[in-house]
Amino acid sequence: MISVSDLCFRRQDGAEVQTLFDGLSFTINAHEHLALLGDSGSGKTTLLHLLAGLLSPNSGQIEVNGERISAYNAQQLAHYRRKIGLIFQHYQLLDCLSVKQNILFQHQLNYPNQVASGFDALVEQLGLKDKLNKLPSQLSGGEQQRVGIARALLNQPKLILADEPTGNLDQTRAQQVVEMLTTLCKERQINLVMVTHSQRLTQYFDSVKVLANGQFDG
Ligand SMILES: Nc1ncnc2c1ncn2[C@@H]1O[C@H](COP(=O)(O)OP(=O)(O)OP(=O)(O)O)[C@@H](O)[C@H]1O
Repeated sequence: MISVSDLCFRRQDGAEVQTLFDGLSFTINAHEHLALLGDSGSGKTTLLHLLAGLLSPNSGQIEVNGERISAYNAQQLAHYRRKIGLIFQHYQLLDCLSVKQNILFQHQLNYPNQVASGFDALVEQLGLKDKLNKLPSQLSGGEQQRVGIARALLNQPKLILADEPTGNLDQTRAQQVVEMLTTLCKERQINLVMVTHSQRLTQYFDSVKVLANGQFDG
């Protein structure tokens, strides 16, 4: 469960101060899947980064699964970030590593002495079994994003934050990827927050919020 109350966040760009959120409050229930929409520049990525502990609010509280991350110091935030899954529009795979190495990379960094349980089942479910020795450049966009999903899920997170994961895919591929992502997250009871510009993709989500002027519409 995610609970955000009275969130204020400003960006300082030189002498200019931009207020993105000024008293934003909302909750996302346990296991809920939320699609986050809004015009370009409305602050969707910024909000994901606040939930990921990559940015800190100026004031207000952010609580994720009982952890009040808005009060965390840098070390606590680094530890928190290990427990969430991040999925990006541009995949952010390492080109010099194979698909298998890419999927395992983050897990091995986080937990060097632990075997990554569930690897075989995950690659099977994501249809990546026969791609494991390929390089990312040898895969289609949809396949690369499935590698990104596998990498995020391998850490067994309770929360996945996905920033326009289908922004580079055609409509058919986008629907396939989101269907896979939402199915896997439901099976594993993972909270999912996904930024998208596509109204069509919201059908796969429990709820939809539209960000405008630092607040949710409606
Ligand atoms: N690193 C940064 N430094 C200064 N301003 C930034 C930075 N990142 C984002 N911004 C500004 O913050 C505002 C919100 O940006 P954000 O990326 O959160 O919007 P968004 O809704 O995700 O947009 P898009 O749909 O285009 O990706 C924008 O006005 C943007 O220019």
